[in-house]
Amino acid sequence: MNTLLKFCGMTNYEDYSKAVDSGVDYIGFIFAKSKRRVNPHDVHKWVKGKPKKRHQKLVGVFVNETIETIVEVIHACPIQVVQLHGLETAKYITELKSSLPAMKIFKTVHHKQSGHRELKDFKGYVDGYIIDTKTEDMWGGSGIAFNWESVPLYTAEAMEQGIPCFIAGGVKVSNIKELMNYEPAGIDVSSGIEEMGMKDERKMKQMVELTKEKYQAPDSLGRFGKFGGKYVPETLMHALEELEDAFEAAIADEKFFEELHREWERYSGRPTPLTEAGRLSSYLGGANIYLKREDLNHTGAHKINNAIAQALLAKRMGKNQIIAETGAGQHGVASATVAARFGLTCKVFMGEEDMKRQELNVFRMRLLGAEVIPVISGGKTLKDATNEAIRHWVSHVEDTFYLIGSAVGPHPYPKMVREFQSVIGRESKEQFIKEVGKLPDEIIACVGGGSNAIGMFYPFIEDDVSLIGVEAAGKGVDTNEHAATLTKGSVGVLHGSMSYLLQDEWGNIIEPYSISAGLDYPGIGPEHSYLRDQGRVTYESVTDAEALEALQVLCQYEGILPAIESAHAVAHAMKRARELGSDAKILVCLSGRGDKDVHTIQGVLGGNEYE
Ligand SMILES: O=C(O)c1ccccc1NCC(=O)[C@H](O)[C@H](O)COP(=O)(O)O
Repeated sequence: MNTLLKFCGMTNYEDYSKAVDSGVDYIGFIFAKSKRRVNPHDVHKWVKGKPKKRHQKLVGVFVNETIETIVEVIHACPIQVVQLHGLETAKYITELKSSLPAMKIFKTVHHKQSGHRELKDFKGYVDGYIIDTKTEDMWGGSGIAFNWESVPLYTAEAMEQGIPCFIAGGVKVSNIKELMNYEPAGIDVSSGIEEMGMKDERKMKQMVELTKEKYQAPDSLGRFGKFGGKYVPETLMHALEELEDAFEAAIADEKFFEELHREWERYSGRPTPLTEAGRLSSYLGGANIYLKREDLNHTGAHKINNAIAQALLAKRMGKNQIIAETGAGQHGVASATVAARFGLTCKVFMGEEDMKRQELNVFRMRLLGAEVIPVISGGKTLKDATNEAIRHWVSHVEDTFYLIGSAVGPHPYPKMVREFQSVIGRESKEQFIKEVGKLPDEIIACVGGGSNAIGMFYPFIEDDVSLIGVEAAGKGVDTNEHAATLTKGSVGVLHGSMSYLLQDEWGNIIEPYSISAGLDYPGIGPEHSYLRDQGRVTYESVTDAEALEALQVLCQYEGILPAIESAHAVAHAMKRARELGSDAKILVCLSGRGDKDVHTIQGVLGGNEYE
């Protein structure tokens, strides 16, 4: 589990700059009486000179200050969190919030016997706690530790309130591991990273290393262990390198993210809600199920998250033509949509078989101005559409951006799609902690290529949460008609990367089958293969029949019609809810809505049962 880390008391540009480079989560400046006190105009200059990293937050520390002074400081420098380190009350915080409504507030509580009870006074008023040592003459920064046996009590109360609690006071490189045995959500250090009054780069780095169990895949070659990589014709190597450079530059650029978030919010409707499936959970009589409602995105599925981001990247790279492959039509619709939104031309490659199954989506893409190109090779499904899209890209690489819709393909696509879809997991984490007060016990998502699943799982990868991907078992994994790549496949290369595949002994691809067009892909994103072999994620499979049953149950108990893809995740969640006790919480990624599938469902179930 990752521990949040805050470095406090930066007094000059060099120290602030070292803190930024260390990758620490929070960087603090003291605006109270102290040897570390700084002037907000200096802080403004330092931050302008060296922008913080995207995930970092700047904290201003105040002690019993007037609200007017805090407001003045906040207007003079870019602080995201106000830390109140004195005797401020809930009433004072309410007044402060009315002057600074968007500001996050951390309240320091100085440790004393039963100090954890004091946290209750601030419930609902603050966004985080610091527990620190108070000495006779110092409010903080004393370098003196309190008795850490009380840490679990503070942590439990803060967890209950759904916010982090940082432990401060006398933390050093030599004792931080001891503190971590008490499992604090966060740690705050000032003296412990100092050497002769200056912050020490080596100590900062050591602290970051000691608190972060870093998951660091892919490597610089785009490999997740032995999986991933770039198995492409020479003609595409340059295009992939150019794409990787553009992607890395974009994700380091706050402006790119500002625009992306604006589009996600104002065009697609993010954040999507977290819905407690109360009636479904009571019906099952076990764990509580929560649904992350990606079905409520514009165009009806998670695919738009990535499509918007890649289209913005295409524009940034000056490429005005996008191509895409599609199976269920969701990614094709998302690509056609963003092409219209950003004034790009769009060609969508789609297997003829899928075009029949998803007739309405084909019409919809054309309505949006895209050209839908039927693919008649192979099984005429997603694999063949992807082959054709790659072929087209090879001969139009100069002005064409290939907008891949899942976490598959050569590097950097799996990493890029993960980055853009991780908004699902990030939002879910925040919403879950806020609503439930803790992380879910299990998270379940369906896996075809694996983009909704990796987007949901990635932000939880270092947390103590079970992650379960659900593949399509079609008519059963012991028949020849399934798409259970991880359950039944073997390692090989497809569409530019190494992963598990459905293939025969000579390496020929076996045509997959699933009732859901979005899951019948013979490969899987390389990161899923890696996570399976590492044992970090468990992969299960669900048949067509089980998925259809779950779809009907969700319709009838929650009034939600899921995509057949997402119904696979719901089916497995229903199984697990019955197995787990009523204390357990399951989060399901409801990746898309089922309107596109009504025709297929009607074909299987007949039309009369529900009259
Ligand atoms: O650090 C200060 O000088 C200070 C002065 C007045 C109020 C708060 C102050 N520091 C607050 C912090 O967040 C420190 O990181 C925290 O007290 C831990 O300090 P240390 O024991 O030196 O690690």
